[in-house]
Amino acid sequence: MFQKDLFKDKVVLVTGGRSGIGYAISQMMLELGAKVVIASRKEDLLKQAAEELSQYGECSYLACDIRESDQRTALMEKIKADNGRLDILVNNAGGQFPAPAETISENGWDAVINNNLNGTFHMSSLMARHFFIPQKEGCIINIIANIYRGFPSMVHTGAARAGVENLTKTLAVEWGDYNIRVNAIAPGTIESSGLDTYPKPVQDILGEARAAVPLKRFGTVTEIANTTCFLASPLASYISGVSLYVDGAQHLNGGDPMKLTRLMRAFTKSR
Ligand SMILES: CCCCCCCCC/C=C/C(=O)SCCNC(=O)CCNC(=O)[C@H](O)C(C)(C)COP(=O)(O)OP(=O)(O)OC[C@H]1O[C@@H](n2cnc3c(N)ncnc32)[C@H](O)[C@@H]1OP(=O)(O)O
Ligand SMILES: NC(=O)C1=CN([C@@H]2O[C@H](COP(=O)(O)OP(=O)(O)OC[C@H]3O[C@@H](n4cnc5c(N)ncnc54)[C@H](OP(=O)(O)O)[C@@H]3O)[C@@H](O)[C@H]2O)C=CC1
Repeated sequence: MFQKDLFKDKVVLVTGGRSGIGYAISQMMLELGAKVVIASRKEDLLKQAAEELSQYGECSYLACDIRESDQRTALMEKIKADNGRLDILVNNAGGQFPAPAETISENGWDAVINNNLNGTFHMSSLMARHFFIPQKEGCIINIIANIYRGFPSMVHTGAARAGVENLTKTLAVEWGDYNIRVNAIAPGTIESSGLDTYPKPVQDILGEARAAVPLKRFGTVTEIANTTCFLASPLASYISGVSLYVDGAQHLNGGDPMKLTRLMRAFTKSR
């Protein structure tokens, strides 16, 4: 769909690039000529993904928990040593667990906020200071979620992603001085490896949830990769500070938002 050498010679970091949405983004960027670095916690799976992705282009990896300062720094240093620059950062790593708000422990809250909000900000700040600001050019894309009507059954991630949506706007304004564009993508429910990590109550309502999306289906990882490549490309050269919902209009009408919370309450009691 895109011009074949759209990202020729561009260096791209995709956090969480070993699976699901991040893998699809990495593959598409590689196919369009980019050099891609993927990073996530599970080194074996990361290495395997980098080896597979290498069939599409130059892909390297480093194990990194985005919540850990020393690991983020090691990743920045590797990119500097290997490539001397970074052009595009895709903050895709993230995750959470469904739980009614009243059951979430302090540690559970902190783990999700650290992952999705703090990890995203610190990674962006580090890469901006070392690459984008001195280069006077850069592009950041934050993968968030559909938080339009809150996020019943996942209050922690709703709050974290709302934080990222807002920091996307602030950084787009502040870092406009350095010619850095900052945007977010809010995927609806996407058929990906991520969905397999959810417990039975989620699996039980997936059919109903799919039918409730105005476009009557969930999204695909390719659709999120397409949007990422569009926003990272010169086609979007005047777009900054936006959150683009890629969700088949699910944020406007996606069925009963409390259904999962009620099922999770019953599920938690029954265990
Ligand atoms: C419309 C309908 C469509 C259905 C809905 C579909 C939703 C679609 C939208 C989103 C889809 C996706 O994001 S798909 C991507 C999903 N993929 C993932 O989420 C995978 C990554 N997730 C994670 O790594 C974890 O969830 C995360 C918590 C962030 C990682 O944290 P850690 O490894 O640090 O976690 P731990 O050390 O194990 O635990 C830290 C604390 O969190 C608590 N905790 C961890 N998991 C818990 C759990 N399942 N239930 C309760 N509490 C939990 C622990 O008990 C600890 O608290 P104490 O016990 O008090 O110490
Ligand atoms: N699928 C969906 O419906 C939706 C997904 N999203 C978001 O999109 C992103 C990708 O999700 P998806 O591909 O579906 O799910 P996956 O679970 O397949 O992807 C999550 C990725 O993030 C990595 N990761 C998680 N925590 C960390 C961390 N602390 N440090 C580094 N890497 C981390 C994981 O690798 P590892 O385990 O090796 O660390 C994994 O590669 C996530 O942020 C997700 O929340 C948003 C809305 C909907």
